[in-house]
Amino acid sequence: METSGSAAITATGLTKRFGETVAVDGVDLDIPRETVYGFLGPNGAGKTTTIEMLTTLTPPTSGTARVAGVSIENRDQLKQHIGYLPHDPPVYESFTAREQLAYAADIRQVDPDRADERIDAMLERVDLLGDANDRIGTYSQGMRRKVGLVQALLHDPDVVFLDEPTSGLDPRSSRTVIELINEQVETGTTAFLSSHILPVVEELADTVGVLYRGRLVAEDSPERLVERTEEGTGTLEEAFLDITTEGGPA
Ligand SMILES: Nc1ncnc2c1ncn2[C@@H]1O[C@H](COP(=O)(O)OP(=O)(O)OP(=O)(O)O)[C@@H](O)[C@H]1O
Repeated sequence: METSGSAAITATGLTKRFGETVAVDGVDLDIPRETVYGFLGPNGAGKTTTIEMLTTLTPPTSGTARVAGVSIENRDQLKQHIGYLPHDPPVYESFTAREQLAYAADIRQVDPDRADERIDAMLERVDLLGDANDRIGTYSQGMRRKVGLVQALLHDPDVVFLDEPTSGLDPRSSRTVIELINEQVETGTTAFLSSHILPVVEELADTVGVLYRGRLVAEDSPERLVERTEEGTGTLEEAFLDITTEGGPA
């Protein structure tokens, strides 16, 4: 695989406008491989738009980025290296989970000899093996989320983009998903994690970036962001509220 130094994601001046709206405004990123980057921001801050640019789903208005060493202009090459769990996972209602994942494995060119075994192991991990032959149309939101997560990780991507991976999951499933993400990172994947569930971000992220009105206004380890709170002993939530309060510290 083509690589550029040790960075999993680099971006320079990444900007997206929708008419008068500047959704993402000159974002620079330099995210090392095999780390978890927590991407925070209030509703409408530009997180999804940033992820859509980094996953080639929408082109930037200006700026450049490379993911896993591949330019975001090179969609066909890049998509083999990335996984994406969006807000609404792309699944066919009429497929069973097993059919959906076999289809995804085929598209992502997972070795056919390995695919079935990997699908079963991951379904078992997220406690979906018993439901694997039921149609996704009958699944709960949490079950869909888990299928979407397995689909995003199935091909061992170099970089995985996760939008609210634990949203709607029960505590045990949430814990399993956190462990799964940690293990995936230990085996070489970089995770770009967008979530409003701050304890999960605090637990997983090596670095947290806070987007506010399209701009990256803070970037540091969770511990260092917490040190910036009034008493220096707060939570990531307090740090987030300070950073994203109008006129507050940036
Ligand atoms: N296709 C679009 N056309 C016009 N405006 C858009 C489009 N997509 C996003 N926007 C605008 O861009 C801004 C950023 O939206 P985005 O969805 O990236 O935010 P977000 O940080 O992901 O929010 P949330 O936490 O609510 O999911 C918002 O003002 C939104 O209205």
